[in-house]
Amino acid sequence: MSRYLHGAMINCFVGALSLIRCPAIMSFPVLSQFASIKIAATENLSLLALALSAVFALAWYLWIICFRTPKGSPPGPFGLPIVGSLPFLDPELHTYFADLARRYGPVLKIMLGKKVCIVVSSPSAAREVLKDQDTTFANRDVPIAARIATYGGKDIGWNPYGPEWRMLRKICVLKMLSNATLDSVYGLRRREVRTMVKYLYEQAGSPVNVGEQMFLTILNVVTGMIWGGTLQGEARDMVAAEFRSLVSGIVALLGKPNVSDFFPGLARFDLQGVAKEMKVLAKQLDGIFETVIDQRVRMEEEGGGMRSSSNGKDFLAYLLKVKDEEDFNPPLTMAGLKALLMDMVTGGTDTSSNMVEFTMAEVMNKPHVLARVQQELDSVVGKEKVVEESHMGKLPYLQAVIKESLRLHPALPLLIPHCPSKDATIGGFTVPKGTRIFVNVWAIHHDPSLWENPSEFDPGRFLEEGTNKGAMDYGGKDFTYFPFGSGRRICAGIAMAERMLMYSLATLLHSFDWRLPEAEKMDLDERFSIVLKKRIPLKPIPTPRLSSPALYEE
Ligand code: HEM
Repeated sequence: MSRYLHGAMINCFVGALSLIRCPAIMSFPVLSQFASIKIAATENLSLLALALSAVFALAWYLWIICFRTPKGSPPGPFGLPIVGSLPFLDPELHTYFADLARRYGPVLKIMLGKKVCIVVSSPSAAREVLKDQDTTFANRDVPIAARIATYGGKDIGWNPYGPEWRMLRKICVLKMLSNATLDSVYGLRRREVRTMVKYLYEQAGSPVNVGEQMFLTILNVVTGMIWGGTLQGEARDMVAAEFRSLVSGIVALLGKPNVSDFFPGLARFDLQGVAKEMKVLAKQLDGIFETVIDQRVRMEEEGGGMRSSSNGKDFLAYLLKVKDEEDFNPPLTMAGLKALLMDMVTGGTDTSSNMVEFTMAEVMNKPHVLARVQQELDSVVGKEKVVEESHMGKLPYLQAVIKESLRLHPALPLLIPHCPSKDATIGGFTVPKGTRIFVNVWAIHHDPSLWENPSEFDPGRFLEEGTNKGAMDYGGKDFTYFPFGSGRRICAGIAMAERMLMYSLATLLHSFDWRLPEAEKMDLDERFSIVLKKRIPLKPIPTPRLSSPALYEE
């Protein structure tokens, strides 16, 4: 963004100068003499014009600051007239905002074009937004890209707080993401994780892309829950491959600052082409949903072998059954149905697979942590058996490892932007209706006044007895630690995420030893794009460590 605007301004300026020095004009002797005089005069005039514009802009700017800033507005960087702080934005928004908070305090205001944004970076301010005034701040400020991707903001994540959001969230939580449903589809998770283990066993001795493998595994689990056996064999593999690039593309566009969002008047020009790109991706994804839905409807009509899956196990069958039903108020429309599919597929896959990747990298980087995790797994599971989900309750150290990883690298470091439905206050400062609120959970998780050695990966801190850390969980009650958010808009998929993270990591670390290729150093840097990613994908080498090859065949 900043590069774009800088580039545009510099291009205009350089373009004007180069016109005066055009070689075609300079090649005529008379014209060139005339041009030289003209150049001097024009340059003087240009300088004068430039100086006058600067004085005018400064005066206008000072007038705005002195007379137009609402009383009680939070402090923050002044930025430039019209564009605000857009030219200075660092693409790593979470660390950039954390730096600003050190300068301006835990509630700061930043203007991005015409958009007023407030960044909240302390537990007490986060509590005001997510708990004390939860209902007021439960709306979303929907970027254009998200609106296109979610059938007009019809999904759970971007729907405004109201009856439709409540209905969609209830359907998902009850029918797909509840503990009871998750228990009933353990077989599916097991099958997908064992398939991944088998693949890794075949790759033993060569580098493997852990994030990619985890993405496919989680995607197969999620789509398996949604449309069960609707797609088989080759069709299933093709859809999985297509999905990864689609989801990555969609998430990247969602995280890209878009001029159209900051200057609504320019939206129709789509200057960065974000809307155009998103339309292409959304259309492709919609094509996949259409194919699966058609297939599912045909199966139902033919009364084929899939009937059994309508008994609550196949989410799509349930959704099609309740679509347009009068009992539902508001009714579930086809757009709402597809938007739900979209949420489940994009919301769960990238977040969870990135977290597995970060956790593996942090654990590999601390050999004593890896040794302790494996020791725990060996004593609970043993090297003669494979990990099962029933072991999870007996692995407190692994649980602490995952909590620590979510502290250091919260998957959505600024949550999904919240938005007040009416004028409100945070920390005593005025926050107008419609403001974009960034809750910087990353900054809170890295605050040295809340966490000792905050940059250090130290799972032991979550096991300390007699401290509040030992009791911390993912429920969002403690505003020093809330990687899944808090309040009404807290993540809808915590139970599923927790199961997938624990079971996958336990299996990966129990089944294999892991090392980096010779001469490679571990890189733990992050890259922001609404979802936090590893800057460099982790590609370690697995070495089997269980007692028998048969344990990799299941
Ligand atoms: C490690 C994995 C995950 C993490 C760290 C995570 C974190 C989050 C966070 C921070 C939010 C935003 C909360 C807010 O804005 O206040 C969120 C929202 C959401 N998440 Fe997750 N999530 C994960 C996995 C999942 C999974 C597996 C699913 C479902 C399959 C899911 C579904 C959703 C949905 C639907 C929302 C929107 C909730 C709403 O606006 O009402 N997430 N998640």
